[in-house]
Amino acid sequence: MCPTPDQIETNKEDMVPVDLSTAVKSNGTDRHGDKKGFYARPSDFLSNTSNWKIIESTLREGEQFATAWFDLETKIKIARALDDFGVDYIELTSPAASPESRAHCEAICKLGLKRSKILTHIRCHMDDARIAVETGVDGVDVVIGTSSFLREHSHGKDMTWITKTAIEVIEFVKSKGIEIRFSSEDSFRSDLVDLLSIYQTVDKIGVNRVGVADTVGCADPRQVYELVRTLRGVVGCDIETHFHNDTGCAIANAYAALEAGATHVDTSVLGIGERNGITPLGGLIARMMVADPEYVKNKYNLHMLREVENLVAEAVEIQVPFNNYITGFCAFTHKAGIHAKAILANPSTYEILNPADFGMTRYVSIGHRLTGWNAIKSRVEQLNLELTDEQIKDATAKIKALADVRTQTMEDVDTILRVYHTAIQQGKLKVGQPEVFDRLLDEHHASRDTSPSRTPAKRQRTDAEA
Ligand SMILES: CC(=O)SCCNC(=O)CCNC(=O)[C@H](O)C(C)(C)COP(=O)(O)OP(=O)(O)OC[C@H]1O[C@@H](n2cnc3c(N)ncnc32)[C@H](O)[C@@H]1OP(=O)(O)O
Ligand SMILES: O=C(O)CCC(=O)C(=O)O
Ligand SMILES: [Zn+2]
Repeated sequence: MCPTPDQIETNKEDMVPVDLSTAVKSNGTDRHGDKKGFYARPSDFLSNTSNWKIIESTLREGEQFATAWFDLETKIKIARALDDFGVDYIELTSPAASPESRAHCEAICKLGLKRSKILTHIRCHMDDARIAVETGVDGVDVVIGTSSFLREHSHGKDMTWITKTAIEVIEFVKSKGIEIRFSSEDSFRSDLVDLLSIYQTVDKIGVNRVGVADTVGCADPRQVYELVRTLRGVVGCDIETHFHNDTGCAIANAYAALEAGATHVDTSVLGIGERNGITPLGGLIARMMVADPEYVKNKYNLHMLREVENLVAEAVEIQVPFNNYITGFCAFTHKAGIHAKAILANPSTYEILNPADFGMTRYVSIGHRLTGWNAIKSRVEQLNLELTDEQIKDATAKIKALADVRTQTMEDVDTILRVYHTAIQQGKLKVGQPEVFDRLLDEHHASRDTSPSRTPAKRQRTDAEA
């Protein structure tokens, strides 16, 4: 496992590369090990985890994120990037929201995107519907709250009014020859009989999809599974789902919905939306890659994910979180010696996703007190130094001792290894002479004025590309 120099990523400080060609091969064959069936559940006849669509709502739900403000140029960039990524639908803010919202909607419809259909999201109201169908969208997503909270405090309408107006709006939109979806906002706090009854009514008059929305993020995966499975037995149309992340279940709920027969999942890039947002696009992709990698890889341009996320992060002035699915800066960084050894032997040991599938890079962090000789050996090989295993273990003991004082940068580690190697070659050092090595290292630093104590670490990590 000795990478060529061109595999060393140069724009990340303190990183050591590991051989990706081996990683890809092993990941492709045994990533799930013996438990593949446990993840995919292909036998579940209701499950759509191998056949589902994304309704990407960064330009609708995402515009409801606290710091979001998109001008047309930014919306177009995001729409084009999502289209390149391959999302099935892009949902836009209601054209009834403001004159600019309407103009943006019309402009995005005229882009002629390659793959993504354009939807807009409106209230269950004829005025909104009339404006929406004039924008050139491929479909309209209609929503109205059905829980008692929203019936009483949001719009003040009862189920009879909701049903009557929904029918009117749906028939109007259908008459324009475009897609129509009807959704019940706050579905999980709505009366089940009310819900099933209105879904059945709108299904009978020919909606393309009904929508289930966990508007306040209260649902758990079991509740989602039960509601969607029940609904699957009541309607023949597609089932769209929308999950807020207030209690951390947004991805798991989307997955449970697909297992129960839902067909569409609403996402936004980085999960941005009202409050702390909805199912993140990248997180859903990560989850679904485990369920059916081929479906996901064939359908979506996964190498685009980081670009789309960076675009949106910049537009709404946030950082991509350190622990973001797939693209977080440490999503594929392995640190502890036990992990590092196994990862270097076969990345599937500690990775369920292959970074190469997303154009990402694997790193092994080596300059810390939790390191082990196997990780150090990989760096020795990358530096083309000839040391025996016994010598590498000896040098590793020194690195660990120094890392007990402070984390060692990649430069520090390389210096230690080079000084150790030269001393061995010149016969100035033997294994098990830590005091001699200390002196040689001090002499080296003194001659170059590069004592680690005088050279503060720029970053507190020492990773190697793996
Ligand atoms: C859970 C969700 O995220 S749903 C999507 C949320 N999206 C938006 O709100 C889009 C941006 N919103 C807006 O620009 C504005 O709220 C507008 C243009 C839609 C409406 O603005 P206004 O007429 O000034 O009303 P306001 O926002 O104060 O209140 C909402 C109105 O919609 C009504 N309403 C709320 N939800 C619905 C619904 N789903 N269907 C029909 N009417 C609804 C309310 O009764 C209220 O009307 P009223 O005060 O005239 O009785
Ligand atoms: O239209 C929908 O299904 C969802 C609307 C929404 O954003 C929500 O209920 O949180
Ligand atoms: Zn929402």
